[in-house]
Amino acid sequence: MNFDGIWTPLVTPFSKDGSIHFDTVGRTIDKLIDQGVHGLIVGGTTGEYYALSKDERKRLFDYVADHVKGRVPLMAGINATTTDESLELGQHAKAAGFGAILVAAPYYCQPTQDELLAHVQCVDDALGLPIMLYNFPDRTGTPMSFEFINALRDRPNVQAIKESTGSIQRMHTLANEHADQLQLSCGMDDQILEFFVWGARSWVCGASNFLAPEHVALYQACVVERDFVKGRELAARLMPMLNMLENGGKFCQCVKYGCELAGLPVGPARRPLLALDDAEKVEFKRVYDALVAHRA
Ligand SMILES: O=C(O)C1=N[C@H](C(=O)O)C[C@H](O)C1
Repeated sequence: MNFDGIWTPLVTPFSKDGSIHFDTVGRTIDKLIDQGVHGLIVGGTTGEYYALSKDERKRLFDYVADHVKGRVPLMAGINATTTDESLELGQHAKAAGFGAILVAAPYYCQPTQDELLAHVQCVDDALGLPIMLYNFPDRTGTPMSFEFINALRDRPNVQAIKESTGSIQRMHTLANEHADQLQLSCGMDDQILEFFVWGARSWVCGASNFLAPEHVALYQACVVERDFVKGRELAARLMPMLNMLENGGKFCQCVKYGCELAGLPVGPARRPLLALDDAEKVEFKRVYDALVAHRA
C-alpha cells in the first residue's frame, strides 16, 4: 500500500454529556476531505483512543467507514494494553472496511522486544492488512529497536513506520538502511522538513485537523514538487504552532482548541486532560491567528 500523503489522525468530538458527537465527526471528515488530506486515521494519539471504551472505538470505526464511503483511504489505530484487545479492534476495523492498521507497542505493560515482536506477528497473521508501525516510546513505554524492525523484514504487510521518537539519528537510519523495507512517516511534527528531505512521503499530523491547507501545501511543495526552498518557507510559518504542540505538554487539548478556532468545535479532551486555561488560549490564538493571516 502506498502511504504517501497527509494522514489526519481524527480528533474525537465530545458532546456536553461526554458522549461521542458523531455528527461532528462527519462534518470534520467532510471538511478535511474538501481541504485535500490524503488519508484518515481513527485511533491515533490525537483521537484519544486510550480514553475511549472498546465499544466506542468500534462504533467510531463503523461510523467513519460508513461516512467516508471510500473517498480516502482509512487506517485504524488498534493499540490497547493486550494483544487480544488489539486483535478484536483490528477484526472490527477490517470488517468495517479499513484498509490498513496503525500498530504501536501495547502501552503500560512494557513488553520486551521479543514479546513486542510476537504481538506484531500475531496481529499480522490474524488480520492480513498493511501495517504502519507506530514508534512512540514516550507514550507507550516501549521502544521499537532496530533488531525488532529487522526481524519483521520477512513480513510483506509490515510496510511503513511512523517515527515519533524525535531522534534525528534514528530517522537517518530508517531512511538510509530501511527504505527498502519501510515507508517512512513523520510522527514528530516539528521535524517535518527534515523527514521530507530524508525521503519521507507521509506525515501523520494532528494539527491538520484544524490547519489542513497548510499541511497539504507543505506536502505538495516537498514531496510532489521537490521544492525545498518553498518547503522551508511553509514549514517556518507552521513551526511556532508545531513547537507549541510538540513541546507544550498539552497536545490533544491544543488540537481541540484549534478546531474551535477553525470553526468546527469538537468539545474538550476527556479527563484527566482539561481544557486550556485563559492565558493558554490567548497564546494559542496568537500563534493560530498569525498563521492563518497568510491565507489569501
Ligand atoms: O495522533 C497521532 O497519532 C499523532 N501522532 C504523532 C505523534 O506520534 O506524536 C504526532 C501527530 O501530530 C499526531
